[in-house]
Amino acid sequence: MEASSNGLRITERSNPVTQNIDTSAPQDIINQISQCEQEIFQGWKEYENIFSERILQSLDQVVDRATEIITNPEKSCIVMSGCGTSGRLAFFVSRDINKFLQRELGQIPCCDYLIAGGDVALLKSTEAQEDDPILGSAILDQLCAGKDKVLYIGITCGLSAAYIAGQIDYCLHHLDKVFPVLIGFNPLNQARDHPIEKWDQTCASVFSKLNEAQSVGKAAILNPVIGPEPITGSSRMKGGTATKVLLDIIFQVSLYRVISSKTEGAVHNVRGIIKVLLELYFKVMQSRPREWQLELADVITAAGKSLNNDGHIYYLGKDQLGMLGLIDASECPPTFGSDFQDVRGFIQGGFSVWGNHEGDLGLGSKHDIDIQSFKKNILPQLSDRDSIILICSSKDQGNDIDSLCEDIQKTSAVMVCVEDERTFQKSAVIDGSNLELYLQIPWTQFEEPLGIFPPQLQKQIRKNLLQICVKRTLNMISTAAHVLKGKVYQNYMIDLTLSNNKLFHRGISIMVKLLGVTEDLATVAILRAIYSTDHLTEGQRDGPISQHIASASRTPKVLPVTILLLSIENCTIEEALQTLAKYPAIRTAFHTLSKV
Ligand SMILES: O=P(O)(O)OC[C@@]1(O)O[C@H](CO)[C@@H](O)[C@@H]1O
Repeated sequence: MEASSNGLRITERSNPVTQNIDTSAPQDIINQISQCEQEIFQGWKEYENIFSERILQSLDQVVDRATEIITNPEKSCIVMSGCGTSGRLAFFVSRDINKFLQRELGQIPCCDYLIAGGDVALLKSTEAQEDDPILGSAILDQLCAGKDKVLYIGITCGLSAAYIAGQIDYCLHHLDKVFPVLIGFNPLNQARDHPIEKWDQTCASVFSKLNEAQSVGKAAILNPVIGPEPITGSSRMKGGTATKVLLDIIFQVSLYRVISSKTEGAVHNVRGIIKVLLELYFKVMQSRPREWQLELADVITAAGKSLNNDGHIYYLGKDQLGMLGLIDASECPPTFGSDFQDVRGFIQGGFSVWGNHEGDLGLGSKHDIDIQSFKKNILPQLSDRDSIILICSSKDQGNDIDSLCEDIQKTSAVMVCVEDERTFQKSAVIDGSNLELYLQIPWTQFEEPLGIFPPQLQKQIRKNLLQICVKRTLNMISTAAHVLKGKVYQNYMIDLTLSNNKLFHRGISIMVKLLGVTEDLATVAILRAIYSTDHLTEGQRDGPISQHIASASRTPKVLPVTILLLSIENCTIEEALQTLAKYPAIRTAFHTLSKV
């Protein structure tokens, strides 16, 4: 099933637009990433895109099911599930919709989330759990107990997570009460077909059965093709944004139907409404005011400097917007091999306002997420090597973050403010050498289509659009800062952590692509780097991938070491490590050595 022109699934391919992102200036990085993002709506090549008839039909169907459950929430639920960023967005959206239901409609919350690895994965990447379909299925079974009706939405951008395949398999055995939906961004014939340890099925085989269920109206597959990611395989970027667009629209239209049925009667043109919203999101994603670009380029320069000088990027925010900072930070260690402390997020109220299943995760001050913890443990040590990004809404005046501004300004850290409207001025931010970034959305341009929605929904749609803008801005900042640190070669992540089956294989294909070696040679070199040895034992060479992953997750710089092993003749592990100590940025090490 896993067929494609160059052997790689679209979500794992390199995007031609960003091929030189590693040598580009901040302004160009912004332009290239923005250009790639347009493919979320424009589509990619001849494949089905987000406006294609089948995708719109599937959206119609999911909206029907969601409306039904929101209208009759007793003994029913909508569960969104995913791994890594996909799971974090499932949590993010379910929390947001539950709040809306309680606040605006006085209804009981009916949305829930699942994330591979449990709540700790909301904060820290724990990708190995993505490989476990049996665990995925068992957890969904627990969640469905006692429910009469469930709308299950499984998200796997690459159609590649075994955890989601296990849950879809569970749904296929319980179609009497569960309506399964799959969200992903590859054509179905590119679903991952690698063997899954201790299971007799693959993602491809399960999703193909789901397709059969879809053909008789018992399931839906939402898989518009959105093209390769700006940083190859980094599905937190376009994949994450497209996931949020689809989930937002499903809920916006369902809520519109629920609210209208109480006031004006049934909504007839559901398809038309879906299209209006898609167009609106497209317009917002296209909007890149010149001022925003220039300011963002300055912020990226500052954030890149911080990372290059062993400083940090800290996101401080409140509520949903603040949570986007946490989500962005969480993906940096696996994507760029960075330390958890390099990019961190904090929110007002910390775990007490998070609303996650497990509450305070008790991970200690090194992983705390409360702004108070930032104040106590980080503020006293801030230096000019750090960048602080405040994520504020214009409504946020008078909060913890506001009062922190003055304190931060007394330090030499760079402070940036990401805001939705230029309605108030923060002199504390503007004074001195501090940078200031306003994320301003030109609302007036988008007001017209919003007029058809009831007021409380208009507010929600605006909030959702702002979230999308903040997400893409933060993704650009952290990605570009790591690019400036030399963590990307062409548009490949060359220091990613090989912490699950998909990423292990991604590591091999990056080596094949970059160095022109065979898959076998690449695999042996990767294993040598993983086990830190020049002579692999039989157990190491032939062990299961889960064993390699467990070791890789504990070993830093596996891919940089592999690159050196493959580029220098007879290079030993010791020599590779010494070279890396001399040239910490692998891009420099690689360039230097390839000239030798
Ligand atoms: O199952 P998906 O959504 O395809 O991929 C999920 C994942 O493996 O990929 C992302 C980064 O590449 C991470 O957020 C996450 O760990």
